[in-house]
Amino acid sequence: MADPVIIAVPKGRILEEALPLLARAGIEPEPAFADEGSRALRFATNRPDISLIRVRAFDVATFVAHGAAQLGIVGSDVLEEFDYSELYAPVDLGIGHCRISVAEPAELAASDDPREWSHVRVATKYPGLTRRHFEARGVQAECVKLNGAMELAPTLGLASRIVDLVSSGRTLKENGLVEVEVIAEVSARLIVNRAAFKMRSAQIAPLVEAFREAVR
Ligand SMILES: Nc1ncnc2c1ncn2[C@@H]1O[C@H](COP(=O)(O)OP(=O)(O)OP(=O)(O)O)[C@@H](O)[C@H]1O
Ligand SMILES: O=P(O)(O)OC[C@H]1O[C@H](OP(=O)(O)OP(=O)(O)O)[C@H](O)[C@@H]1O
Repeated sequence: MADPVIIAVPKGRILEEALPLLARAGIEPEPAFADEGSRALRFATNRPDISLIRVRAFDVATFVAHGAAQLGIVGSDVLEEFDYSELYAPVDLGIGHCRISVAEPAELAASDDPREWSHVRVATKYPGLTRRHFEARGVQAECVKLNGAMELAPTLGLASRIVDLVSSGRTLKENGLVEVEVIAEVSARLIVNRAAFKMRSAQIAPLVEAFREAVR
């Protein structure tokens, strides 16, 4: 039998929404997959030709770009940050909806006009995307890379602005910040390694189609 197709799925909030989607695509993981307490990282499914790995959101893109996994589920925020040419993102899965935005302290926003910035210092998990966004309108962005809790940066003097994901807006509000600009709407995508798609299309193309049907 051919090697199993490996699908990389992120831990955290997308995992929960991805489970019903996988089921609709005919993929039922072994029970430990949904249990974030489990220390296993690779999981079998009802399909002997498909296994799943559970990794961090940013690492989904890395595993698939390098061909270590053939398919993955990942937020479009991560795809925009890395801009990997090896990845093909054929299906918007309609889960993990949020937006990526610029935010700053409410007091600063009261007298601030983002259109007048020529230089900004930004704390973010997304330095690539942030720099490209500001460069496109002639603003130089100096980024401080953080892996979480960006909302602390303005009050502690690390950077006066942040670029982060916003959904309900509760995290910003509870930290005295307001959204001043939406950079992009975000949702999770099915990603495929381009070379694997070509070389193993008999295995991979029907899977892509199954995900397409699952979101319809
Ligand atoms: N508030 C949100 N609402 C909806 N989707 C979100 C939200 N926050 C994050 N996401 C989506 O979920 C993905 C993973 O986010 P999550 O916050 O679970 O990761 P994390 O726990 O910060 O990642 P890591 O594994 O690096 O610790 C993001 O890349 C994004 O696409
Ligand atoms: O607008 P809201 O609904 O408040 O959602 C936004 C928050 O959600 C995400 O964090 P998450 O809860 O995943 O925590 P983490 O990034 O610190 O792991 C994101 O990084 C924001 O902090």
